[in-house]
Amino acid sequence: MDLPLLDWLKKYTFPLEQSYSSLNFAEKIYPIVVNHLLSCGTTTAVYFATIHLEASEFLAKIVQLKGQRGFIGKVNMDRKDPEISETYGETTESSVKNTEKFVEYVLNLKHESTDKSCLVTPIITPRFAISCSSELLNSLGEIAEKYNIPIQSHLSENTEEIATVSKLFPHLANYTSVYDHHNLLNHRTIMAHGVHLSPQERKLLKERNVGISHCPNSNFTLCSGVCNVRQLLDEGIKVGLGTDISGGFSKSILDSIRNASIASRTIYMSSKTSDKDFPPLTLSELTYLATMGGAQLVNLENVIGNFTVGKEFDALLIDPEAERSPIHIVDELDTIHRIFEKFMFLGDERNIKAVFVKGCKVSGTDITNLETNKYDEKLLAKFYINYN
Ligand SMILES: Nc1nc2[nH]cnc2c(=O)[nH]1
Repeated sequence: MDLPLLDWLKKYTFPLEQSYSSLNFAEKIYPIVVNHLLSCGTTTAVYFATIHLEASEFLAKIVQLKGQRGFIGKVNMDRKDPEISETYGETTESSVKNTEKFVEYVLNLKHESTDKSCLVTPIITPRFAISCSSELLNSLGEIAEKYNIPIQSHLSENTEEIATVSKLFPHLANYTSVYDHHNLLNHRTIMAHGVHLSPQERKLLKERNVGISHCPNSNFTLCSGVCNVRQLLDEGIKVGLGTDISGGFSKSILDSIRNASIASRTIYMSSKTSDKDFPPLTLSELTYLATMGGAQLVNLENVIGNFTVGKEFDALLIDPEAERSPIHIVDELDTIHRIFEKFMFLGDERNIKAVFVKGCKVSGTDITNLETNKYDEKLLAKFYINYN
């Protein structure tokens, strides 16, 4: 938590990621990561693995075995810039070759899966423009097109990063154009952050129908800046929420919801006196970002994201009165709406009794003895309608 993005990557992130050259290390850590995410209610996750083929394949396998919906990216980085990293990286040739191998491995997991329950998809993952050569970015665009698969990267997170990108790609208009120039922007692209986008960049993102993963905890922790989500939404850009572990220190989307709320209030306070203000995100909007917003980013808005009849059942069973619950319910005062709000701002894993993905319980405690009629079903239905 002591350094800005580029120094943080060099000092902490790249050395840690290098540990995943050992499959043993990946086998020890990844199952814990996936378990943690499921227990805090992440039914769909988009992962940046590392540059290592075997470890990335292992992550995909674990996500599949544990029943999570997952978009898994083998990270690509062939530019060993002494300012950023002299040791952690790959050659262009091995990056391209291993990416194709990885994509085929993950697609085969789907084909081999007998019960059709494999919910894992490969995602093309150039780390960011700074760590990739033009040749590599071009090849990654071609692979994404060949296999018709999504793309993710980082965009416009920190001002020093933006300046470095413009030095490396002086002939291109801005950071967003670098990805566009290499055919990496389309409706299946997710860009993390987008904190410092210019109006021209936002226009391009909208035209290409790219989604932004808003990771406010990370943006605060690395002092990257505050993303104006209201402005992105007003301009018709898709936004979902991310944790950006470990740029952000929390693994929970509930934390991301809370930090998104604070970020939007920060923007509001500094915009109030100017010509255009940006009102804070409401609870409904925050709920949307954490559910349908995310579903839109991964192009699954017709499959998951809310409880419309016909969609697949990805859901959390919340017990606001669980043992050691951080929420206190006052029967005389707390409507279902207030209980929901308390959960969103105060709740945690102790309240998440069970997690379902495509109708299967993938995490949680025994729910056979639940008091199912504790909350009036009509109230729950009304509540659901209000939030959709
Ligand atoms: N937050 C964050 N930004 C990045 N930009 C390039 N790599 C990273 C990363 O690992 N985390």
